[in-house]
Amino acid sequence: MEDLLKVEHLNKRVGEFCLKDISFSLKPGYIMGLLGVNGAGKTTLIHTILNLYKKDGGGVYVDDMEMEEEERAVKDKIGFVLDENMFEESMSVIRNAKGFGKLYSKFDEELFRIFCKNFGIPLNKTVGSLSTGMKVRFQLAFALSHDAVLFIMDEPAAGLDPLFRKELMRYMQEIVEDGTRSVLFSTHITEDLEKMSDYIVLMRDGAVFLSMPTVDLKERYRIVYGTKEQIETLPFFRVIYKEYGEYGSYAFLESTEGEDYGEYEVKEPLLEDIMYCLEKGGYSYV
Ligand SMILES: Nc1ncnc2c1ncn2[C@@H]1O[C@H](COP(=O)(O)OP(=O)(O)OP(=O)(O)O)[C@@H](O)[C@H]1O
Repeated sequence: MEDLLKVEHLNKRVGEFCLKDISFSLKPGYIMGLLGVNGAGKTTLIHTILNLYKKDGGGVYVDDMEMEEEERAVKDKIGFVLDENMFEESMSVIRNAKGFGKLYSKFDEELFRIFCKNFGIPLNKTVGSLSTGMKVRFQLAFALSHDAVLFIMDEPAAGLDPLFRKELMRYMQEIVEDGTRSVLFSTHITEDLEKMSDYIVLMRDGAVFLSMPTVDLKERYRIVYGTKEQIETLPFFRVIYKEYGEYGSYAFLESTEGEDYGEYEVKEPLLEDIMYCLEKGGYSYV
């Protein structure tokens, strides 16, 4: 199966910040989550992939077409939801859709109207007067109305109420269901990634720290509980981070296949635990 999105050795400097040699790929039919603490570079990466920022080096390929070389054809295939509004704030929802729809070869106004009805978006309100969550809904309705195959979303769930957040997750699953389309989305809501993502790209300080299937990432680490004394005597485990508490202590470690943890209580970490412990542990031993 060919990659739908391929990012190769991407470099970009924005002020003092640099994206450093970013590479990863995504096949059709999958959801990829972009994770990283504040300032890790997720938005900068998304903007560079979308050619909103001109890259300094490397390549972005969608369906084997290079973004800068065939920008029009590549953008035709991408539906985006960004935390920054790219539309004309002073114009109504429907005028925006009609206007920006002209940039896409397969924009379907009827379909857009149907999504707006389903999402409760008033067609004649100006985009600037929509609430944060409504702007996300509007962008999603537009993204779904021009036959895109790659959906790129920057923290789409951030301003959504819990009901629509759940609906958004359902839409993401529907998007990838027939195996021809993919979603790349950034979020701080690790619970969503836990449920939804097939792959995780974990960014740190402008670089890709980890890129792997979500199940493998969770398999890679374990949390071992015990008393302080027990945790301190874990010589055979590859401990990345330890935390001692009044009511119990734990160690976060890289697991090895078939490891026997004896009488220790062990659990598979949540993505939230993985992020927290890697961050606190200084990303050592990996
Ligand atoms: N236009 C800009 N000029 C200068 N520095 C910038 C610019 N845009 C972003 N940066 C810097 O680049 C770094 C990465 O920011 P970015 O928004 O990509 O991170 P992020 O992972 O999306 O963070 P968050 O989770 O907070 O949204 C930050 O240190 C930010 O201050």
